[in-house]
Amino acid sequence: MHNSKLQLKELAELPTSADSHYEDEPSELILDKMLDAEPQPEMIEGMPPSDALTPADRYMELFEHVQSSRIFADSKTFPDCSPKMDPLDILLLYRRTRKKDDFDLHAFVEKYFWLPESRGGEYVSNPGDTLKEHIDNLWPVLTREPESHIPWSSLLPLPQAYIVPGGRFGETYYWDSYFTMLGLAESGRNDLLRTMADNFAWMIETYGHIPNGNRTYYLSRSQPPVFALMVELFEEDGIRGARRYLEHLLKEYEFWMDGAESLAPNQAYRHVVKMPDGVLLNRYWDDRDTPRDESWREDVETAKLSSRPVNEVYRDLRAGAASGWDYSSRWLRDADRLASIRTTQFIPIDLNAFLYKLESAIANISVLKGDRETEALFRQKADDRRTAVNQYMWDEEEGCFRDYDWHRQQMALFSAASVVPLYVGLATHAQADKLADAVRSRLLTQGGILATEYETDEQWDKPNGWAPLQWMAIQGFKLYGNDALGDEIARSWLRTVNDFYQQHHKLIEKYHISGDVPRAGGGGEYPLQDGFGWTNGVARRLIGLYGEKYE
Ligand SMILES: OC[C@H]1O[C@H](O[C@H]2O[C@H](CO)[C@@H](O)[C@H](O)[C@H]2O)[C@H](O)[C@@H](O)[C@@H]1O
Repeated sequence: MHNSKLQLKELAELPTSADSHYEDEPSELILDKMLDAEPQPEMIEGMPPSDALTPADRYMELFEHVQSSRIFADSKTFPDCSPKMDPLDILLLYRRTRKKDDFDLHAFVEKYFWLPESRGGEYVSNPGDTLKEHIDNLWPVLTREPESHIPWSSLLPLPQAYIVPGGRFGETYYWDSYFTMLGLAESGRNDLLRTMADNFAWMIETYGHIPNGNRTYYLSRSQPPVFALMVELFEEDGIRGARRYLEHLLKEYEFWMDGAESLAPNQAYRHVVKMPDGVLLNRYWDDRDTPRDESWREDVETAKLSSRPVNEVYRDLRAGAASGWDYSSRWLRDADRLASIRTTQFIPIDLNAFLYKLESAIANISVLKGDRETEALFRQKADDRRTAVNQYMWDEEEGCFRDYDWHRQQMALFSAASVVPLYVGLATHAQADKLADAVRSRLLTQGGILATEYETDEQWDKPNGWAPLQWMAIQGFKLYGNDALGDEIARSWLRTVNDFYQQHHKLIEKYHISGDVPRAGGGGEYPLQDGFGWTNGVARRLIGLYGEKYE
């Protein structure tokens, strides 16, 4: 890791090209500063450490100029570019030259940055391959080995090999990885299961949590906490070794519960909300409240459509990205208006179910290690959370779990996230039976289960179906003895993925599953992506369980 010659605060104070003395030649003062500045300590109060600066932090008005000029169709392209020299020097060069009549922003960027490689995009599938062969052949294409880090790039180097989703997503993603690992295990790639889990453990040690992905601009948030499920997968798939991750699970738990001890009822801090009766539940959060680097233009435009303070809108957009459901009517006050987003005011059913799993896993592994005290403590935490989930998020009348809107003190929308309590074993059999009726009548289609029953322009809504939701529904219902529904979802989803594969010779990020024939999913803020890590992972696992005809 490196130190910028000048730190962020100092950089903000440098003159811009609007200062006339700096228009034509660099001031001696600045050059002296650049040359003489000693490496600074990693952290200035209130500032991120220099190696965690995001592209927006580093390039300041150059970043905003590039993002607002739309020189790249995808807002994620520029944040993923690597600088060819010290970012501070690039910024100074920009300030010197941008007012010149012949200044060409695109040419400037191409001169001083390497554009992100599109690795894997050139892969041509063999139309004769079965679905299973296609997925097995893709693992090497989607694998990234640890390699030397380009200085100042937004990519955070990881110590071991990992799988990326594909397309514009050329880095590891936290919750995607769990669903990808299901397929890797089925393909006999236990080596990757181990290296990926070790990478996440390393991130917990290094950053104190698992970031959304291994980019500096993802460090301020996490994603659905599924590390405990990864660890459990080790045991189920015979790799063993869950015990060695206990400290990491405990540290991840601290991240999610930070600040809980000092909250009064009806207060929230970061990820924790203390309910009126004093019980603790969790919400999604991001420590920053600026536009996301990778969706800067989109966020600025969304905030303009809201009458709320822009930093509140940015925070809620970022928290929505942390949820993995970016975006969905789940987080919106008006189901079809993204500007009405209120993610931080919702207590999500899936997040609390995943944290129940984390608490239970810590208790279970503590027993293995003979630590009865920790076991009892975390068993109690899991029990308390289950009681709170039932109190605030179980809708007896409609027979389903729902998010809870803690500002309005009422239940929110029903969605496929409702199956997560089954997947982690939090629900009762009676609840599972009722939920089966709700899922059958409100979410099930011929192609699998919909994300929600509300048709919007967002990607985590009807008409889209997503692989992780299918998997958790299939296994969740089967865990409660409802093989009929689990099998039906599994076969429907496999048919969706295979029919699309037979026609287009690829797997994709999400599918339109409302009609008779599966189509490419749509909606949201970026074009549909091919690849695709978790779709491959879930399909490969299901082929092992159901799919002789796809082998
Ligand atoms: O660039 C916009 C957003 O893209 C990511 O979200 C989507 O892709 C992820 C990778 O497959 C997936 O984990 C997530 O569920 C998708 O909605 C990213 O995670 C966001 O942080 C980012 O802002």
